[in-house]
Amino acid sequence: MNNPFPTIGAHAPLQRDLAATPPVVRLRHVRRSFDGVVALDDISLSVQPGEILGIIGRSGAGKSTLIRTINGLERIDAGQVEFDGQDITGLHETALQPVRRRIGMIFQHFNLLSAKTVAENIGLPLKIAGEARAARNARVAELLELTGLRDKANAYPSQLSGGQKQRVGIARALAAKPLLLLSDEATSALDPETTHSILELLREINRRLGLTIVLITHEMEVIRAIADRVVVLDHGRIVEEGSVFDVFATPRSETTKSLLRSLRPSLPAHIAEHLDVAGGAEIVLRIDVSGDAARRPLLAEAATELGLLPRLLHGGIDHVGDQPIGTLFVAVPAPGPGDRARILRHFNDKVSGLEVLGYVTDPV
Ligand SMILES: Nc1ncnc2c1ncn2[C@@H]1O[C@H](COP(=O)(O)OP(=O)(O)OP(=O)(O)O)[C@@H](O)[C@H]1O
Repeated sequence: MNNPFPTIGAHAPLQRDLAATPPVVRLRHVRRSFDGVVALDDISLSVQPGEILGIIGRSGAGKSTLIRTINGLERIDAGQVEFDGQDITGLHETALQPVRRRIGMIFQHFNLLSAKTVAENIGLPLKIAGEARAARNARVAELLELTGLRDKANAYPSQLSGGQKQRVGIARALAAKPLLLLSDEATSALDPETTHSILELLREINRRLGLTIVLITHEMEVIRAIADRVVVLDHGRIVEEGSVFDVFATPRSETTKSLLRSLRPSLPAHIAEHLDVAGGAEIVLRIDVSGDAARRPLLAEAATELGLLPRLLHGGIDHVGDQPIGTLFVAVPAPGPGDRARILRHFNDKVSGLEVLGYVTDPV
């Protein structure tokens, strides 16, 4: 099989001494309002070379405004925006042009020109920049290869699937060898399988080329699949930020907890309706585990140390990057009055979250 990631020209990050370089993006105390509606409220953040930063929030949280601020498409009311060490706050359009050429962008609805072929769409930024035809064609050929579109060079956008259109969008965004790729809900219009393949492609591009990526999304699944670090926005403010693993394992803000809810298992309804809060033969627990705790034989240890046999009702271990993280619903026999306290003490020492959901008497 052909190597899908041939040498496609040196991207800027690989030529840089990472330790000596400034962040690719630095925002300091950025504010932006629209007719009294605060879209960005004192936002400070940095994007490090080579990382994938995910920005998540509900509709209206300020994500689009934030990403548009990074490439100077959005004017700000206060604060400072730096790109690759250069203060770009308040630069005129003409001064912003060379900055924007170093920032690629992909969009939810792809923004392709329908009257141009795939190859022409991809080569367009180079044509606009005045690149000679031969160099342009060579670059387009590299990008078609990189994005798996070699056999679609002469197709028109209307002849492509959503995933293929987004591949064209990615190839076009990479044409000018940007330092930074911005992704604005790039997978929101795609089905889960296509989303997965596009995220894989972005991850590969990040790994192989060292390309820095900032993406905005409203889906925690996207963050989990691709990001190294996450910033959670709510009403224009950063309510939480950290490594994806830390934020998933120990979310602090209510916004993050609520955004994570859709990814976390919950007790199936037919079991939940059998729960008795007053008491029963078995105590039903929700146990959250992450990192080392998730690598332990937790239930076997409980059986040995407590002398009681826990039953797994539901849940399991998932992974964020290479780190395990999970939620288990277990029923543990609690025959005597002291057992409940003994069981809780045992698990409390080992897990990151523990909740008593109730009791069951008959096996459910
Ligand atoms: N050009 C504009 N004019 C007026 N209000 C705006 C404008 N752009 C954004 N806003 C307001 O700023 C707030 C943040 O909007 P923004 O589009 O940045 O949020 P978002 O998180 O990207 O939302 P969505 O996920 O729905 O796209 C919202 O209250 C929005 O109505």
